[in-house]
Amino acid sequence: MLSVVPSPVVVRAPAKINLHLGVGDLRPDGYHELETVFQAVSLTDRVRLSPSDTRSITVTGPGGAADRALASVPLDGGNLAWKAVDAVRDHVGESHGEVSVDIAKGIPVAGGMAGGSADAAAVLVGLNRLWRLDLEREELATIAAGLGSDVPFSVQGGTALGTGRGESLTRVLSRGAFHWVIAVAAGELSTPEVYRELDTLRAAERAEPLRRAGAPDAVLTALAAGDPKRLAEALVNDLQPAALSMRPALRRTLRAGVEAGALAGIVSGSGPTCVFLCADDEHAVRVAAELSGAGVARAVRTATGPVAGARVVDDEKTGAQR
Ligand SMILES: C[C@](O)(CO)[C@H](O)COP(=O)(O)OP(=O)(O)OC[C@H]1O[C@@H](n2ccc(N)nc2=O)[C@H](O)[C@@H]1O
Ligand SMILES: Nc1ncnc2c1ncn2[C@@H]1O[C@H](COP(=O)(O)OP(=O)(O)OP(=O)(O)O)[C@@H](O)[C@H]1O
Repeated sequence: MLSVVPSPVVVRAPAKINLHLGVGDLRPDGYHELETVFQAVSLTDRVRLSPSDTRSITVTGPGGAADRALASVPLDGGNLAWKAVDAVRDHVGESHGEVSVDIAKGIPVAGGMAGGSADAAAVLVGLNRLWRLDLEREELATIAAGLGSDVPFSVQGGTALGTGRGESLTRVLSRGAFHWVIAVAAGELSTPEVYRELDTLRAAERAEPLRRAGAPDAVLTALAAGDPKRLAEALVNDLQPAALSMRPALRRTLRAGVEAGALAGIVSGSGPTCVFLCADDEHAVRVAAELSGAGVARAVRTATGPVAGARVVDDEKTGAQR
């Protein structure tokens, strides 16, 4: 019998878009009650987990060393991927040794697309394979929820309704593929600060009433029908006024996307990334080209959704013996 040499595991994990983000009141635990519809999209981070004597994290991305957001990502216990290694170890109650975590970022950092959550999800799924843990989906979801509100969805992917603080998921029927243009903004927005800004705006609401998202029925109907035009009309994000208040220039980005011909534009989650829904692939390419020329974003990408959650992609290719 061959000896078992643990080989590196590579996982891809997707970004998310909140198609509907209804934010309720602030709870005593500091979180807001949410009713949100998540869609996983084809912007992904690639996370490689290799057995190692000591823990280390590297982060690379398309912008290289010049990318300030990338340089701001912690490479120690502050990284959500590092916390995810600890969380798995705590859950199984035994040490399986250390790992090197190498993250190739395709998801904008602090952009409102759950980039850190994707990396944490990738670590959960990857260690489950690397350490042969056989953790069930429910166990992974429980560990994920302890790491962050978006992490369970990053594990699950697809399209889902999120309630509670966003961690409690129900799968949603979605037909066909939806086509997006993603406008990556320069700089970051802090998620807790955006939630706080929404509370501040709501406290002053009598002066200027804020629309509340209400129930997600229109989004759910559009998804079930696979109808991008109906989905465009139904997109709503309660955090958008807060993100726009903190970053007024995003209004120009949203306008530019619609002027470029998108069906609709919305701030993604807590921002500052803006996402634009298009009718099909060709339409998305045209809108992306025009939006690039408008000079309102640091980078413009196209993506489709829904896609799968965090998945092992090629541990076979390393050639190690099993
Ligand atoms: C904006 C969204 O991306 C929408 O999906 C999420 O709500 C944010 O999820 P996340 O980044 O995983 O956030 P967490 O790490 O769980 O929480 C960070 C902080 O965001 C705020 N927060 C987050 C989720 C929530 N339902 N209510 C909140 O008020 C809290 O101040 C919390 O301390
Ligand atoms: N693996 C990671 N990748 C990116 N950022 C990380 C990571 N670990 C910790 N961080 C830190 O977390 C903060 C939020 O980054 P992240 O990219 O997760 O934001 P986000 O996409 O806006 O999150 P969300 O949409 O879930 O609110 C940043 O300040 C970043 O430095």
